[in-house]
Amino acid sequence: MLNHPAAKYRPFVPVQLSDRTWPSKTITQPPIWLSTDLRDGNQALIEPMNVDRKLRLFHLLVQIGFKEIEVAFPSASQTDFDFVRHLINHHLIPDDVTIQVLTQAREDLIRRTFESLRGAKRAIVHVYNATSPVFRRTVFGLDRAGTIQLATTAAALCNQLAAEQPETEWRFEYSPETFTATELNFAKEICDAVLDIWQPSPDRKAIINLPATVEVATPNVFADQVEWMHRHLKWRKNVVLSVHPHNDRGCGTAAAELAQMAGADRVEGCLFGNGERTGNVDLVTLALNLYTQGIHPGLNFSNINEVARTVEYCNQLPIHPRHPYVGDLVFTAFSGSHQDAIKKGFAAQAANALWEVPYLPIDPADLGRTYESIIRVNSQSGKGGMAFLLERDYNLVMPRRLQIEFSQVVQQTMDASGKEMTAEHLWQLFSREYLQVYEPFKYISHHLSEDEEFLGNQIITVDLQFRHQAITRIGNGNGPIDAFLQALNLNLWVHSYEERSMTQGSDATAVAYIELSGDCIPGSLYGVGIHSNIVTASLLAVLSSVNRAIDRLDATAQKHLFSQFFADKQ
Ligand SMILES: CC(=O)SCCNC(=O)CCNC(=O)[C@H](O)C(C)(C)COP(=O)(O)OP(=O)(O)OC[C@H]1O[C@@H](n2cnc3c(N)ncnc32)[C@H](O)[C@@H]1OP(=O)(O)O
Ligand SMILES: CC(C)C(=O)C(=O)O
Ligand SMILES: [Mg+2]
Repeated sequence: MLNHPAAKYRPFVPVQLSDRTWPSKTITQPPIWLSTDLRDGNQALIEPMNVDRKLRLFHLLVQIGFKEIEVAFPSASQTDFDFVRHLINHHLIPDDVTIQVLTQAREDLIRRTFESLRGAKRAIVHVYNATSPVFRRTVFGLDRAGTIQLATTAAALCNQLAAEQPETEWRFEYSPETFTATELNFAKEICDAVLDIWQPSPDRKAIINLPATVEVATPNVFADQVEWMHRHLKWRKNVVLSVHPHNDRGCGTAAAELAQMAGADRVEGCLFGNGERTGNVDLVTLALNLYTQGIHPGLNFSNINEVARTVEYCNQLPIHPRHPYVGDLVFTAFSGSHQDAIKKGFAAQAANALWEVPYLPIDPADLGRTYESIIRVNSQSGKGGMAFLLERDYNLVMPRRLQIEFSQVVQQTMDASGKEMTAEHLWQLFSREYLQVYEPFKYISHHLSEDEEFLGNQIITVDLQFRHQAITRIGNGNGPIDAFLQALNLNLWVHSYEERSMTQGSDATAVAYIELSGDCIPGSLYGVGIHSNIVTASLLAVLSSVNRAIDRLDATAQKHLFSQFFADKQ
């Protein structure tokens, strides 16, 4: 078994924290958000952003409502340095926004970082070094004491350089990079040592940021690690405890949420989860998850499509169509039972203050998304979906049994084509099936009069074409439909009848649905008529049903029916 790939890996070490409290906590308020799109997101791009693209993204982040934005790694490149200078020189940082920059714990880089911030009103300097055993051994060649020395030297230099630039209101952040792979007691030791140098106070708190630089365990383990730090950090009261999850195991969102339950006050991440490898935690998902719990995230995604298009432009990376909340397909249901439930949910929603539409965790309208794409019809769809589209786009509210009947027609068409059906396609199919059926009987005109012999009865005189040949029939019944059925004399009876108006006002259009049974109709069959005159709509509906029924008969049965039809009237 030694050749098996699994033999190359070690299980992650659980945290000894039997009295953990986070599992019974709930999130009741948003964290402090820090967008690192312009730093961690940027360093993960095939082509890092130029100043123009960075500016566009910065403005977007401000517009969304971020109050802390990591804008650059100024010592990394002239572009990043110039970008920070541009923001400061052109007074582009709103008064309520604090920019943050990242630097390694190296003297030259820290000096250059402070230089980039000259003249800033407020800034957070974020210093990091990796702390896990592999990094200590392999990257730095340092023992624990040496690693602490690296961090504290950098922390002291920050104090000194900040004092030299007193025009800026400074805050400091320290990250034990690779925290999740670091022994907890060592993570605490190095953070405490840095905080001892910074001496944070209640009105000048330091930020301790715990990164899942690489996500190496299940989110509950991360939560345990965060709770352990939350309970053991020496300066906890004067510390903003931040987390910085990455998404290597696909659990970045869960990790960030559990970490907040475990004591984290702040979350660093990127829009739509851009960032190194599988990305940083997705701040949009985190924020909108809060929305669905009745908590305002303090960020504005009321036009999420605009945010998505700008981010795609700046990052030059597409957003997946199934990405939570924003993906093109996430508010779309193709499958029949989902569509049915959504349709019913929408109908019930009107009277409801709380959002309770099945399969839609959030109201798309809250994100500036429309209801148009919610239901789309393909071979996985049922009657609910096509009924929803025809009602939404054509005001056609079908009786339930007609939905079932028509969905079989839709299904056959779809099985043959294998393609999605738009509302327009459905309408064309519906028209062909129910409205444009003029053979063998075509309606031309009718006249109604009262029956003087039988009070309340009506006499109908109806002009038709039978296979293009003009005929006139007269019938007598207790209403126009009954009279018309008598006139046709095909031994038909009405199974169900419904009429509705499709439009309002003086030019209103009515739709009549009639379900007929009879000698020539085994079971029952629908017919539909649309006309501004409701009687005409009903007669059209009768002929629609009759013609559809005749079309289903074989030639012998048709011949028999027609000879009977004409013989009776001879
Ligand atoms: C998890 C994260 O996202 S961390 C942020 C990572 N982001 C980036 O690296 C993007 C920007 N970085 C850069 O442009 C470059 O790395 C620079 C300009 C910062 C530094 O470049 P260079 O000086 O050429 O160093 P390089 O990138 O090769 O870094 C390796 C050196 O830095 C040291 N180093 C790495 N991280 C740190 C740290 N946090 N603190 C102190 N030293 C560090 C390494 O030990 C190594 O030292 P050595 O050359 O003595 O062996
Ligand atoms: C610099 C740190 C915070 C980082 O990006 C990481 O560890 O992922
Ligand atoms: Mg990172």
